[in-house]
Amino acid sequence: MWYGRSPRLNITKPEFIREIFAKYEVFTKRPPGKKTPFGLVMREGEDWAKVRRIINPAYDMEKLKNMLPTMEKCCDKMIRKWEEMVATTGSAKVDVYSSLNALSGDVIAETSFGSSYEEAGKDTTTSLLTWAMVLLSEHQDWQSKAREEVLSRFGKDKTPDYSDINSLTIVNMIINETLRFYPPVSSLSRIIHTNTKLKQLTLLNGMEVNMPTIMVHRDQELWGDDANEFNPNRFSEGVVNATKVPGSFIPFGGGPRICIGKNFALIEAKLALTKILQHFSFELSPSYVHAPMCLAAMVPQFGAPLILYQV
Ligand code: HEM
Repeated sequence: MWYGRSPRLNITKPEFIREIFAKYEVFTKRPPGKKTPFGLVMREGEDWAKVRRIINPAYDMEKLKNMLPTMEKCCDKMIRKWEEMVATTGSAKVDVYSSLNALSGDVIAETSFGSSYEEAGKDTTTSLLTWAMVLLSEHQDWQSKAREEVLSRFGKDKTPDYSDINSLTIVNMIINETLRFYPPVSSLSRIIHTNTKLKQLTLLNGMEVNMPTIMVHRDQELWGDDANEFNPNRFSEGVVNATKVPGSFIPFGGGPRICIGKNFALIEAKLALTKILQHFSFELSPSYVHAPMCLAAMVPQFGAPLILYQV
């Protein structure tokens, strides 16, 4: 047994990461600290399995479909607020990070996912939507392509339904590339409680295994020479064909402890982005400072001031 601070090993090879995810009983999460909200995220063993079984049905597709109208209502509230700000002069400077944070909070509260263990869902979805808007501000060509897709399918006023949302291709590619480029959960950590083997490595009781998602997502050996560029095209043939090695795209983790809110988050993100593109074009404000910072999720330290224009 190690004493003091756990020795930490960084693992970035997808084949190792897949094994760690699969052996979730050997590679467990850290035991909850005093201030950790007591929820599914930090539970372990039988206790985790029991709670996950209980809450799994709440996240099935049929239930998510029923939540769509509530998500739409919350998005409309944000869009109306932005429209009021833009109304007088046709444009306005808005810190979209705080607006999107309020939106994600509303959605979780209104869809009754608001218990303490789902707090993680708020910060991560906010992070995804904020970086998507920042990246589309920096890559106006992709912003135009996404808006063309949305307007050609739904015009300016139709609210997309569940199958509409799933049929979007450009928007979907942009969401995936945003999750690759700025993974909201930028690294994952596990503790081992018994000497164990990980392929050819021998790991000792008490060691911490760290999986820096962001490094895996930017690895040129896995993603090609343009790994450090924003290029949604890499997802044009789906996630499986976007990389050379399976398991290189892990924004939601993997194995039995994969994010339970994945589909919930993706629906919310695609719906919100669609509505935003229907109503506004946007660019970075000169006051935007690029400073990604890891709190509960990766967020822009000084917010995301963008200039919004009416479409
Ligand atoms: C873009 C949005 C999101 C991202 C990137 C994300 C990412 C993740 C990741 C990486 C994990 C696994 C952590 C680990 O293995 O250590 C996780 C777990 C989890 N997520 Fe998410 N998440 C998102 C949205 C949500 C939402 C919307 C909810 C709830 C409504 C949610 C609830 C949870 C819960 C409860 C767990 C723990 C699951 C378990 O341990 O069995 N997440 N999430």
